[in-house]
Amino acid sequence: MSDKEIKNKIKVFAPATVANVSCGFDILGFALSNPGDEVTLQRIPDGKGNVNISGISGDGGRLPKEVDENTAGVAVKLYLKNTGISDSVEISIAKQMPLGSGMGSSAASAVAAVAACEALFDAGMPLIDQLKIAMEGERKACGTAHADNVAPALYGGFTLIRSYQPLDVVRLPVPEKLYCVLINPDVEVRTQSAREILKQKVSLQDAVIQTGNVAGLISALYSEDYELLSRSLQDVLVEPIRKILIPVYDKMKYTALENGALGYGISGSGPSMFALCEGRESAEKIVKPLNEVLDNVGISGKIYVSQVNQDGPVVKE
Ligand SMILES: Nc1ncnc2c1ncn2[C@@H]1O[C@H](COP(=O)(O)OP(=O)(O)OP(=O)(O)O)[C@@H](O)[C@H]1O
Ligand SMILES: N[C@@H](CCO)C(=O)O
Repeated sequence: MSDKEIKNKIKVFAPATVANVSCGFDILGFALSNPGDEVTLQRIPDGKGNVNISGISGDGGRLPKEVDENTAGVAVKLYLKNTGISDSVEISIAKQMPLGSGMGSSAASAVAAVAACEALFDAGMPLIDQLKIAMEGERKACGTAHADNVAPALYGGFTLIRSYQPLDVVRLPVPEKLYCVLINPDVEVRTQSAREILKQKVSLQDAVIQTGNVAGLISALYSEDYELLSRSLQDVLVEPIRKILIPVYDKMKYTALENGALGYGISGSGPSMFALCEGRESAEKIVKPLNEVLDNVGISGKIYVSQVNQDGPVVKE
């Protein structure tokens, strides 16, 4: 018998994430310290391998309780299938962020679920295989198995998806003084719709600008060069199209940069936006002016100030 304590119930937190990070569409992302989702799993050793969602809170009744429709359900089912575990599992989800927010809401549930499975069953599944499972949750939520939310939520920190086929994830360093301000206006944008409006072809000239910025951003993370980071936070491919879905985007961006942010962009597929700043003081300085811009147009919203979360999912109890 293993000397590890066998648990029958476990609760795991997985963080919200900022995907794309301006120039890195579908390849870059980082995790936030808060908010995040909590998923609790109860193991039932009946040899039936059934998966059931017994409760969801914080979603206003909007999330599917059907296992095959919910990213957490998809992840648990696939984990049991891939490991050959025959216990049944009851899932309960505490949503702590809005849906369709661009904060990696669907990814946080999938990652919390797969990490909770691994903590509960201890099958020794490599992170890359856990990631593939969480990506199937994303496929269910928005039609594509993009990994730039699930990878940072699972690995923690800043991640690069170097390749999708084969899947190749690189953890990037996080400069010590890097802070994120995440602005979540009370507007909903579904990832699937925000992907459908994108152009499928880009010009060579834009590709050159974008790859230069990605390379600059990655170099800046390694060298902790905040000025290079600032120059590199530019997106010529996606932001010009998607910003029309976000009220007062240009004004918000102008205000953040005027008040000292290093860069400003759309978080994931929006409507959330993020600013990166050097130091907590600089991050806190932009909160009030950004709130004023939202107030002036009568849009409510929430603003979070957070360091990059290096931990990934955390077992709560
Ligand atoms: N556990 C879950 N949490 C959140 N959304 C889920 C979950 N399970 C299924 N979904 C579905 O996923 C869709 C929301 O995913 P979507 O990718 O649009 O939002 P998001 O994850 O907040 O955005 P983004 O990926 O841009 O950060 C909704 O249709 C929702 O019903
Ligand atoms: N890279 C994805 C992230 C979605 O959160 C997109 O921009 O569609």
